Amino acid sequence: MTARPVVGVLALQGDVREHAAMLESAGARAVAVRRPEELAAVHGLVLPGGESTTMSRLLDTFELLEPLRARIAAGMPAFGSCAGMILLAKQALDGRPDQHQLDGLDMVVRRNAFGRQVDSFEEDLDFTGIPGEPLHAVFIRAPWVEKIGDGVEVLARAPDTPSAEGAVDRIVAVRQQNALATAFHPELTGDERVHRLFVRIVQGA
Ligand SMILES: NC(=O)CC[C@H](N)C(=O)O
Repeated sequence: MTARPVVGVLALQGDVREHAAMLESAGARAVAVRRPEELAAVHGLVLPGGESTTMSRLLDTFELLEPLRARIAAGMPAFGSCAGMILLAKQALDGRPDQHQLDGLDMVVRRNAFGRQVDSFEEDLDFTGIPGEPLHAVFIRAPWVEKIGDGVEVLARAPDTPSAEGAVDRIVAVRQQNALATAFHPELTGDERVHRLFVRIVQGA
């Protein structure tokens, strides 16, 4: 693997430019991916935040669904934030019945989960593998992870989220081999540490 890997950003919808800028400052060459040929040329892919149901439909329109599933199944590093996390999951609750799942992470997510309490919020989180200052996390109509399989490592939790059973910690960042996902938007804070972690995953793949 080259020192400066080529990392795509799925550019169908969502906050593509912010991810591309963060990837560039984290040491990758960032390229937009809209076509199967472009997907074939990248070493890893970011699935940005936006609207997962819309992105799911556009994956059909742009004939990217099957090529993307195939590359993820073959171990291509993938990082999904927010809507991208939802797409990467095996299953999404509160999604549309025809919404596609890429099955890159053995987990069940719940769409717009925090939205029942509050649409958007910010929180400082401890993040496994990112030493130093806590990570400032921006949540926008974010999902949380409701269930994970054995192979999935929890990297961060949002503490004290209200629930019927009292305050609970909700899983908001996970990794399974080369697949990374955050319920929040690390591309919006100017802190490159999550993108650096992903670039290291790409370099190691
Ligand atoms: N900021 C986001 O990416 C929000 C995700 C959106 N609520 C969805 O379900 O796709």
